[in-house]
Amino acid sequence: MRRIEVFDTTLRDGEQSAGVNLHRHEKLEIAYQLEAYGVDVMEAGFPASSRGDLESVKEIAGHIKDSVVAGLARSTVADIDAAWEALRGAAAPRLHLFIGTSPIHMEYKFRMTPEQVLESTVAAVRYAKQFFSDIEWSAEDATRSDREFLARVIEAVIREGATVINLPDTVGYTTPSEYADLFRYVQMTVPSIEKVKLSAHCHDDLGMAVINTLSAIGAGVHQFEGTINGIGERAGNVAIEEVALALATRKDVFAAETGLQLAQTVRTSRLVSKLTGMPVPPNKAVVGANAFAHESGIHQDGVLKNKETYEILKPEMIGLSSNSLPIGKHSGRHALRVKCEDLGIKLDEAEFLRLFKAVKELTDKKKLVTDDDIMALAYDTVGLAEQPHYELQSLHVSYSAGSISTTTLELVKPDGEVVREAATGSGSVEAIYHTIERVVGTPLELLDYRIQSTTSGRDSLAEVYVKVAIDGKTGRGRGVDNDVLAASAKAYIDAVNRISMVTQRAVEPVTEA
Ligand SMILES: CC(=O)SCCNC(=O)CCNC(=O)[C@H](O)C(C)(C)COP(=O)(O)OP(=O)(O)OC[C@H]1O[C@@H](n2cnc3c(N)ncnc32)[C@H](O)[C@@H]1OP(=O)(O)O
Ligand SMILES: CC(C)C(=O)C(=O)O
Repeated sequence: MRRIEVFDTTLRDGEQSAGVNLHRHEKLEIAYQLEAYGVDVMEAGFPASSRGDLESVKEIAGHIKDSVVAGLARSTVADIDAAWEALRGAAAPRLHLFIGTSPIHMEYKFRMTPEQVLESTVAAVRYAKQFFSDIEWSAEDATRSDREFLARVIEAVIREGATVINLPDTVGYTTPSEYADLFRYVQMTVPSIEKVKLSAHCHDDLGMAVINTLSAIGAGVHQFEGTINGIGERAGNVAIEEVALALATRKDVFAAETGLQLAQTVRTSRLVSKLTGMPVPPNKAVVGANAFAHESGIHQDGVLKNKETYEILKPEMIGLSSNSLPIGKHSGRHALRVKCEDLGIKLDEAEFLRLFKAVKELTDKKKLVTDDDIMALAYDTVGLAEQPHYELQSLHVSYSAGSISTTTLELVKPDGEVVREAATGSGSVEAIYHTIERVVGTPLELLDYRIQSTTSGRDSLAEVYVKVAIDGKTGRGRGVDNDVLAASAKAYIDAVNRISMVTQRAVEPVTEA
């Protein structure tokens, strides 16, 4: 079995998904879970893009011990300096340096000749090598680049000390055979290729990210890059869990395996989904809610007789087995602490006590609190207190069929002032959102609204996900409550808080390009 390294870029390319803005504490939470999942490398961010991202990468670099921590940089001195500032404290830092090598990128984006691109990226690797021993070099848009030129640049950057060569399918354009052929071409024509590891990085614009990645693995790459749940720029990156389970299930075909703790798959997927506000489609491979649901009679009959008639994956393999410790009205702190450990939820003492209070309140309304309820509450109660934010204090909604709805609410503003406001709407949610808009004092546009229950049953918690735009900036928000309207209000406020956070970050650039 060949061991394939997993390079996770959920916190960088994944965060480039439209409308996803993670708080710093959420990024650290995901980083811990990625470490537990066993990723070999995690790309923690793009330090030069903002002071906030630099600080977040620095924080992750300071805490993660078992995975290499990488930071992205353009081929500029300022970007490399920012990456070094962020990563110098990491146990195993990696610089991820990139430059576009396709004719369209060089001519229109950089307005540079191929020779100028070659010179500037060689100079960047040379400069970076003073600080970083581990340098991954990426040829952005490699799959639309001229192969001879690509081979020349690769040889040049290896001579300067690059340790990993990544050939991304940046726009999701390539096909399985073409991508494998590109790696074979590079293996055959670049004299120093034996000195480095090769890496694949696929996007899903044409739905071919998984098959292209597997094809690259078949062609001998040492590492593949992807994100949890396949989130990422445009149609997303390859979903790590899909590639990992394909390798684990079809060892006979691929003869390759990852070092991932596959039993952490579901937990990692749920955490990323909750914190990014990007729901996993029910029919998604491996982690979708329906992935193990057999609906039709003939299938059910087969599964009852022998699961293998219709199941090629075992639920336990990806961590779907149900945990036996029930949490209810009479559970105490010890049981909840053990449950948090089981679920991989890391909280400081104050956060844990807030969660305990929220769980107790829920048990007044619900007999048995499920693992999903606890995860939803945990990620709703942690972290926000760190930075100034809007917070819902009270909510009153008046509704009668055939008439307009009215909302009165109290919001704590980021400066601590408590504001009471009222407004109407054609429905209750609209009335709530009009009221919040009045407090925030700027037009808010609701782009998407989705609601789901954490479990089945009338006493399930409601989880609301929204996408909101303020002044052309979009952000996602999540709200959890056992009342749908309160969850709706919380989700809207969460989106406002996230957009304000990004706006603050954007005015503090780290470097000039
Ligand atoms: C394929 C990928 O996913 S690459 C990663 C993409 N991720 C992101 O862009 C997210 C973070 N980005 C940002 O926050 C901003 O774009 C910043 C802070 C990095 C730069 O912002 P700005 O200085 O305003 O520049 P802007 O984004 O408008 O343009 C990018 C500039 O970088 C240059 N650039 C792009 N890639 C590279 C590279 N690899 N090496 C050197 N320069 C590059 C572009 O040519 C352009 O330069 P120009 O201003 O001289 O024309
Ligand atoms: C920076 C590179 C690796 C990238 O994200 C891409 O080309 O898609």
